[in-house]
Amino acid sequence: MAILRAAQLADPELPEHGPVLLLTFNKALGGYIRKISEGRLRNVKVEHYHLFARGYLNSRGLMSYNAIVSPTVRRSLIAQAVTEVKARYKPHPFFERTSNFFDTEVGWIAKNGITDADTYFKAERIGRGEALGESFRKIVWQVRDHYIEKRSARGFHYDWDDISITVTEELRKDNRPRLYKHIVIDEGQDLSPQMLRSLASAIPDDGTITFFGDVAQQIYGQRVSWRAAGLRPPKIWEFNENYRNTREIAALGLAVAKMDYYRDVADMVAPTAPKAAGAKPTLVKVKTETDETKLVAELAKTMAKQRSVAVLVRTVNQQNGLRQALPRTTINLREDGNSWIDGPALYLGTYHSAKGLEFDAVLLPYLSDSLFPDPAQVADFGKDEADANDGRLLYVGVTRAKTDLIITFQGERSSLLPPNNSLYTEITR
Ligand SMILES: Nc1ncnc2c1ncn2[C@@H]1O[C@H](COP(=O)(O)OP(=O)(O)OP(=O)(O)O)[C@@H](O)[C@H]1O
Repeated sequence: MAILRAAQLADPELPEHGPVLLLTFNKALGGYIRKISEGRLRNVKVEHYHLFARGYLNSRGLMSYNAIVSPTVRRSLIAQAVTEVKARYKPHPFFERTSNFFDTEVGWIAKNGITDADTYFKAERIGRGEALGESFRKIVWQVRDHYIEKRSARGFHYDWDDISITVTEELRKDNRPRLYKHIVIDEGQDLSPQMLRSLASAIPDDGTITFFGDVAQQIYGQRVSWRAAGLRPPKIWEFNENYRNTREIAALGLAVAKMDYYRDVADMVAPTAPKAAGAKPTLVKVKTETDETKLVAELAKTMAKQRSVAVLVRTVNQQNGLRQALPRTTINLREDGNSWIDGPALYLGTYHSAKGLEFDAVLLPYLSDSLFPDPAQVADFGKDEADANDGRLLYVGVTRAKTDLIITFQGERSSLLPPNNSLYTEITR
C-alpha cells in the first residue's frame, strides 16, 4: 500500500502530484521495497531515515565525514559521563544502573526533541518502567551534558538519535524549495516523535505526509503514537485484513498480542482471521543449546532449497553464533540490508532487522525461558519493561512467516509465548 500510495502521489495525472520520498525505518526494508517495486516507481526516492537525515544536513553544509558517533562509542562516552557525575555525589545505587539504562534515557530525551532541562524534568514518561523522580532526572541531565561535551571534543556533532533535532531546526529556517512534495512513511510506529516532526517540516505547505504504522509492532520501546509528535491526521484508514499469514500463524500472532504484556495499546487495529489454512506453528524442545543450533541450521538449510527462509534471533551475539553454523551464502539482514532475492534464499537476522519483511518460513530459536526476554534487558529495565519490549519483538517475528513457523527452546519455554498448547504442534527431540 505504501508503494502504491507513493506511485499515486508521483503520478503526473494527479493534479497535486510531485516528487515523493518513500521513507523506511531501516536499510533492509528499503532494499526489500526497492526490490518489490522495481520499475514501478518514477519520481519516488526510497530511503531510510538516517540516509535522508545525512543527505539533508549535507545539503546544508552540516555533515562531514565521521560527524556521527557510533552507538558503541556513544555508550562508552555515556559510561564515562556517569563516572564523572557520580564523583560529585554521595554513593547511591542509582549510579550502579547499567550503561544501557543511561544510554536509553539519554536517547529518549533526544528522540523526543527535548533540549532543555526543565522540559525533561516535567516530561511524562510512557512505558511500563517506573517513572524517574526529579532528583534522578537531574542526574541523567548532567550525564547527558557531560556526554555531549565529550562527544563534541572528539569532533562528533551528532548521534543517531539527536541528528533529527538538527534536521528539524535546519528545515525550519530553510527557505529553499523542498526536494519532496509528499512523504510516505512505512513502519512509522518506530520513528521517534522528533523524526516525525523533522519529516513534517520537510514538505511544503501544500505537501502531504502519509503514515503507515502498526502499533502492535512498536519495537523500539518508545511506546508513543504519532499523536505524541503532534501529527493530526485528517483521515485515517484502518487495514485489518491479514493477507500474509496462514490462519494458524495469525492465531499465534493474535494470542501474543493478547498477552498481559500488551495491555493498553492505543490505536491498535486487530486483524480479522485470514482465509488460508496451513500447519500449526511447531514448538520443538531440544536438550541443549548446541543441539538447538545444529537442528536449526539443518532445518534452515533444507527448507531454503525451495523457499525463502529466515532465522530470527533476539541478540547480535546469537546471530554471530548461528552464522558459523549456516552456509556462507546466508544473507545477513543487518549488514547485507540492501540485498533481496526473489525465491528460495536463506536469511539470518535479529527480530529488529526483520521489520516489515516476510518469508515463506521463519525459524525462531532460543525461545527458552532463560534467554527470552533477554536477561540483559531484564537487568537494565526490570522484568515488566523487558516483557513488554521482547513480547513485541516476538509478535514481529511470528508475523514474518507466511506458511511455516518453527520455534525451538531448551529447558522451559519462554513465558512470553502464549500458554495455550492447542496453538502449537509440540515435538521433543
Ligand atoms: N489485497 C491483497 N490481496 C492479496 N494479497 C495482498 C493484498 N495486500 C497485500 N497482500 C499481500 O500480503 C502480504 C503482506 O503485505 P505487506 O507486506 O504490505 O504487509 P504490511 O501491512 O506491511 O505488514 P507488516 O507491517 O506486518 O510488515 C504481502 O505478501 C502482500 O503481497
